Amino acid sequence: MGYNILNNPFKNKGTAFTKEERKELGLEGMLPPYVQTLQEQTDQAYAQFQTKDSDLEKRIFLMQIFNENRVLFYKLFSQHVVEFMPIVYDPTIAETIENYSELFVQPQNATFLSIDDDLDTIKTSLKNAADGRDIRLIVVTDAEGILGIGDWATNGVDIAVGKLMVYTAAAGIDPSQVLPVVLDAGTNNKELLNDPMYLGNRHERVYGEKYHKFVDTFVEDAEELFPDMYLHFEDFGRSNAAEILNKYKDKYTVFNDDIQGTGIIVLAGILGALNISGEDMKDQIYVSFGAGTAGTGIVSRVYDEFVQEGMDPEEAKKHFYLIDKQGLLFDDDDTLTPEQKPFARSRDEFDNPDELTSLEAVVKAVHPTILVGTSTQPNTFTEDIVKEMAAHCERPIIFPISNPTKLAEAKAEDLLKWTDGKALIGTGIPVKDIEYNGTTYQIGQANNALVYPGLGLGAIASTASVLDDEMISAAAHSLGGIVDTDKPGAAVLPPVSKLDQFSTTVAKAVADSAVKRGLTREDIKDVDQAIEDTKWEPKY
Ligand SMILES: NC(=O)c1ccc[n+]([C@@H]2O[C@H](COP(=O)([O-])OP(=O)(O)OC[C@H]3O[C@@H](n4cnc5c(N)ncnc54)[C@H](O)[C@@H]3O)[C@@H](O)[C@H]2O)c1
Ligand SMILES: O=C(O)C[C@H](O)C(=O)O
Ligand SMILES: [Mn+2]
Repeated sequence: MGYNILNNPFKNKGTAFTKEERKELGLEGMLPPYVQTLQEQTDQAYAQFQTKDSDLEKRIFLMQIFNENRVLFYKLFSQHVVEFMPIVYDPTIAETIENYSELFVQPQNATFLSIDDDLDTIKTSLKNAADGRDIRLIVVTDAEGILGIGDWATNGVDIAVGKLMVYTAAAGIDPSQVLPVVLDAGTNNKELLNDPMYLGNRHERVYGEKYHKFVDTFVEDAEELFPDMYLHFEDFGRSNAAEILNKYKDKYTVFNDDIQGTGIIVLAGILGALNISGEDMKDQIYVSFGAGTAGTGIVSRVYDEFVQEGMDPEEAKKHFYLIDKQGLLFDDDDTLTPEQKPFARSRDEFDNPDELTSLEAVVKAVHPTILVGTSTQPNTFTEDIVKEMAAHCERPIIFPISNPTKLAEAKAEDLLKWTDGKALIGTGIPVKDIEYNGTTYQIGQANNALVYPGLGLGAIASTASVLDDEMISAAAHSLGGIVDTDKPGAAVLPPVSKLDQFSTTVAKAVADSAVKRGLTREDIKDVDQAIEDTKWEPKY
């Protein structure tokens, strides 16, 4: 019996089990005699953490603690949020995904579903992994588009595990109520298919009817088993992500992080930038470099903001220029995705439409005030392009947000240098403060991790039956007012050090919106109380 408890990360306290507990649980003689407090365990673990040289080693060490003792892991995480975020999450997580099979030690309570198994095994698998726990939150990925690093199939389970870690650290979601799920539908990644150590299915990725049946069965089974659950989709491929979200968004409480989470954080960053510059939304011209899942998700959110502010919908569309591999997207292109189509431009609008095949040409032609990069193409916001943009607007808003670090369209430091400190910047990964010309610039992190935990907390606490556009818009607006915008070098978004605080702010905005419009399963009388009651704290 004692052995089972020491091996259950939801129950294990390790050296913190008291003498009485050791007796009661059959742990006598199984631990060293001294009984540690949680803080002593935390200090000891942090000291060990500090002896690790590389970020990857640090992450592996933290995962060991996570695997053994969730309370200790989250206590440690909560005391070092700013330091741990880039280790536990993006960018270091990319390295562990690429090397998942080589680094594998244990399955971390995830559910591994395979398209090669009978569909009726899905329910059993979910039940097995949940092991009787009351699951309120699932992060599911099919890993076709992990960050910007491509198709990693089973290895992608790490993104589900990692996103859930951030949910708990940032918003206090009870770690025993979460379930990471990976859907292995094969992979088009040759490197994986040829890797003798690869732990996933060794065949090409399956699309079409069989794939959709697989996803649909998972969704329906998960909803049946866990009816109070909030379902977060992560890093699905461009051809499936929006389709799956649209299928379920009016039926269940579902969320696509890359489409909706990224839309919220970038809109919040733009609102923050406009607060600093004192400019109006209606005067902005927006260029999206990379019009895939995230790019079009953001455009749709920012477009809704124009319309909400009173602009005519057709007029609002004219403020957007989408660029993908082929260049500026035109309406005569039959390869456009359904999400790109509404924003495609007409060739008649330009004297030189056939020349608009590069970012540089488009920036020259349309003079954007906002440039967002979701292209996965590193260093594509060049000095020439950025200077050209800055020549036509006072405070260019530039968000190179492709992840991980090696894929970012530009570095914050260069953007400041090229614009003489004028650029209002958001990055995907954390960036240290930058000294430039006597001013300390703080750089906002435009990563959906700053909003999805609060969004989930708000939806779970309020028992929201769906997550709709009004709740999403409320979340984007709730992040304003936290940064002192009068300070020179102020960031466009609040700092990660306040993550727990503004997760609560986001949660309140979302829960209020759901409760006010009667979109909750239960009758919630007091939103603040419901949020407090939902939050879990790491303690024994
Ligand atoms: N910071 C954040 O919170 C956040 C959130 C989501 C996605 N992202 C990042 O955004 C990037 C894209 O993610 P996604 O989910 O949209 O992927 P995606 O594959 O759906 O979209 C990428 C798009 O870029 C296009 N593209 C490729 N090469 C190009 C080029 N040379 N010029 C112009 N466009 C090009 C692709 O055709 C595709 O449409 C990733 O690096 C991801 O990490 C960041
Ligand atoms: O995972 C991240 O860091 C953000 C985002 O969801 C991405 O896909 O890049
Ligand atoms: Mn993602």
